[in-house]
This record gives sequence, structure tokens and C-alpha cells, in this order.
Amino acid sequence: MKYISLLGASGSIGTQTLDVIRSHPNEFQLAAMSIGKNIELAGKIIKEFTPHLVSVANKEDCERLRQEFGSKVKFVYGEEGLIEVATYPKTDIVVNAVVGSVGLLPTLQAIEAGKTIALANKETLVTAGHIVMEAAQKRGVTILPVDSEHSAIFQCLQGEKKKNIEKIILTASGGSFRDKKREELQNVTVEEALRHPNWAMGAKITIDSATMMNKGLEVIEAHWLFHLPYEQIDVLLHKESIIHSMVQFHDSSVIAQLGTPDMRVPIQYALTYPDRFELFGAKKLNLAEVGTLHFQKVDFERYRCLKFAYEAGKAGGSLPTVLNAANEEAVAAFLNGQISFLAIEELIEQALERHHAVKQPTFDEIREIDEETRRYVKSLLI
Ligand SMILES: NC(=O)C1=CN([C@@H]2O[C@H](COP(=O)(O)OP(=O)(O)OC[C@H]3O[C@@H](n4cnc5c(N)ncnc54)[C@H](OP(=O)(O)O)[C@@H]3O)[C@@H](O)[C@H]2O)C=CC1
Ligand SMILES: CC(=O)[C@@H](O)[C@H](O)COP(=O)(O)O
Ligand SMILES: [Mn+2]
Repeated sequence: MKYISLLGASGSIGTQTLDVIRSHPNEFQLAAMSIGKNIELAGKIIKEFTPHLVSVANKEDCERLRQEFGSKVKFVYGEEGLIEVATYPKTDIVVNAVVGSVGLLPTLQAIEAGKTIALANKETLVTAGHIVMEAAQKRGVTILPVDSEHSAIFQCLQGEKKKNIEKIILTASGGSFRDKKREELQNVTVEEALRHPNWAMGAKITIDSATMMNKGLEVIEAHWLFHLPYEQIDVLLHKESIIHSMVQFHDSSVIAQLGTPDMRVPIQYALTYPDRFELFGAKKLNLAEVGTLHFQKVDFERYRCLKFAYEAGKAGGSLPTVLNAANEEAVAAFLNGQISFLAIEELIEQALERHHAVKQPTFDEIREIDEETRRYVKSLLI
């Protein structure tokens, strides 16, 4: 039996992780979980999975749940609550499926506690990759990728030597506006931006896919996970999201991982690794039915956020922290109807341009820069 702590249980990755746990009751048990504000769903999950420990975002919701469930479950809240879930003694694997850089501290604490990490929360590695990877290495902790592209690369690299890699190729769907030219993006709506062609995901990542910042964050995530320089990380447009990513080796052989778009595959792989279990209800890939796959070079002027991410990643230091924090605030402002779609990239560009980079930021410096960047972007909205 593997005991699981699930951070972000009420989200898109969180609920799909619960699907995986539900279908393998003899292998997995939900020991602890966190949700943000979705108390109604929290109640349902508690009744079905009976975790021992539950964290919510605020004190009021924590009190409400205590009254409803009594002392059968321990309820905690806020950042301390997230840390308690991430370090729960009985837990073997922490699935980090919260959205945003709020995932950083619980990840670091889980590493300190020696937990295996199944990481969906890409913002953690973008904002503080050097700290997270160093901590994991020192503590001998494994970080298993959940993001579909990184899981694909991880699967392609099983049994391979790093020295033989020519490059990795992250595939990108192009997001909701992949068929639109840049000049057609002036007046696009939130509703249109939230219609991803291939994946049903949380709101923030769906907007990131539309701006292609998602791919930018993934490039930085791949740099840290696979210890590769940015020159060995390529992005290729592939609108069907059937090839989840590929590795090209020096002998010119290319290994790809394919499948119908279903996040339960990489989630389950992280939980069963190095084994594989049956994935109940999965739609098996039938290439004869699919017929044709499409590929296209990325235009960095069309997708400026991807360019910013490569630049910030290569420059390193505190720039990825600024990129991430500015993006989180800009996307939230777009989702709230405060700014236009194209203003997202303008705000990020402004935040990056004014920042005086710190070379090897400490955890405290990252926190400070993250908060300061958010204040700056918010000040531009007024
Ligand atoms: N969805 C997908 O298919 C994929 C997602 N990812 C990555 O996985 C992560 C999660 O994405 P996704 O599941 O789509 O996101 P969702 O928005 O669907 O879910 C986010 C989860 O985080 C919780 N949460 C949000 N803010 C806070 C906070 N301040 N404190 C504590 N909990 C919080 C939410 O709680 P509540 O809703 O209760 O408020 C929810 O449980 C992201 O980093 C994303 O980039 C990567 C690959 C694919
Ligand atoms: C499912 C997943 O991993 C997402 O990150 C997905 O990659 C989004 O698709 P695009 O960013 O390629 O549009
Ligand atoms: Mn992805």
C-alpha cells in the first residue's frame, strides 16, 4: 500500500489523481489532502476517501469542516496546513497539484521530510528550480514528473544515458488560439481563451496554453528536471497532442511517447513508477483512426511569452521568479476581466525589463522578489 498526500485535491489534476486512487484501492490510500476554497467538494472527498488530515485555505472553512466532521479527521489551514499535509508522517508520495508558486514551500518541506514527490505544480521549479533540485539531491529524494510532456521525456529516457541525448523536443498544441494570427487576438474573450482544443484543465494553465507561457514554463521545468541546457530543449507545434514529447539521440534515433490526451496516464505512471497498472476507462490510441499528425515550427513573435521564458531561463538567477510571478498576476487579471489577452505579455515584459537580477537567489530572496513583482504588476492595473 502506498500512502498519498494530495495537495490541490479539488483541482483538475487533484480530481484525476483521486480517480487513479479510486481505481486501485489495494495499492493506494489517500492519507492527507489539501484543497483551497472548494469546501463542498472537500466534504464529498472526505466522505469517500476518509483521509486522516485535511488542509483548507482559510480558518473559517477549517472551523466549518471541524464542526461537520468532528474529531475523525484533523483539519488545518493556510500555508502551515499545506506543509503539514506535505510532511504527513505516514505518507510515501506527495502529489503536488496546487496551482502557482504557493506550491514551493510545501515541496521543499516534503523533500526535507524525505517524501517522494509527484510534481504537477510546474511553477515550483520555474520559480526556484536550483533550490528544489539541490535539496532533492542532498536529501536523496526522487521528483517524478506529472506534467504530460515531462512524463513523456522521463518515459523515453528509461534505460538511456544522458550523455547520448542530442535534444529533447517538447510538443505544444498551440492552445485555444492556435489558428488565429496575432492581429486577431486583440479582442478575444476569457470564454474563448478557456476553450483548450485537447485538454480540460484548470483556468490558469488553460490561459498559459493560449499565450504559450505554459510551454515556456515547461522549457524551464525540463531544464531542471533533466539537467539539460536550454540549447538542448526544443519546442514543436503539434496540434493533436498525441505525441506528448520526444527525445532525439546523437545516433539520430528519436524516441517519442504517444497516447490519447488523458492526464491520468502521467499521474498514474508517477504513482506506479517503475511499474505500470491498467488504466481503467482509458481510450486506447488508434493511429489508423487518427490518420494524420501535424507538426509546425514555432514562431517566437507570434508566441512572445515563449520567447520571454527562454530568455529568462537562459539568463537564470531571479528572472524566472519574475517571469512566473508576473505571469500569475497577469493571468489572474485577465481572468477577472481587468485586462485584455495581449496585455498579459505586455505586463510580463515590463516586469522583466525593470528587474535587477540576483544571481543565485536564496529562498527568502525568491519570496521577496515574487511578492515585489506581484505588487508591481498589480500597480500597473490601476
Ligand atoms: N490540469 C492539467 O491537466 C495540468 C496541470 N498541470 C499543472 O498542475 C498544477 C495544477 O493545475 P490544475 O489542476 O489545472 O489547477 P486547478 O486550478 O484545477 O486546481 C488548483 C488546485 O490548487 C488549489 N489552490 C489554488 N490556490 C491555492 C492556494 N493559494 N492555497 C492552497 N490551495 C490552492 C485549488 O483549490 P480550490 O479550487 O479548492 O480553491 C485546487 O485544488 C498547475 O501547476 C498546472 O500548471 C500540469 C499539467 C497538466
Ligand atoms: C496536459 C498538459 O501537460 C498541459 O501542460 C498541456 O501540455 C497543455 O497543452 P499545450 O500547452 O501544449 O497547449
Ligand atoms: Mn504540459
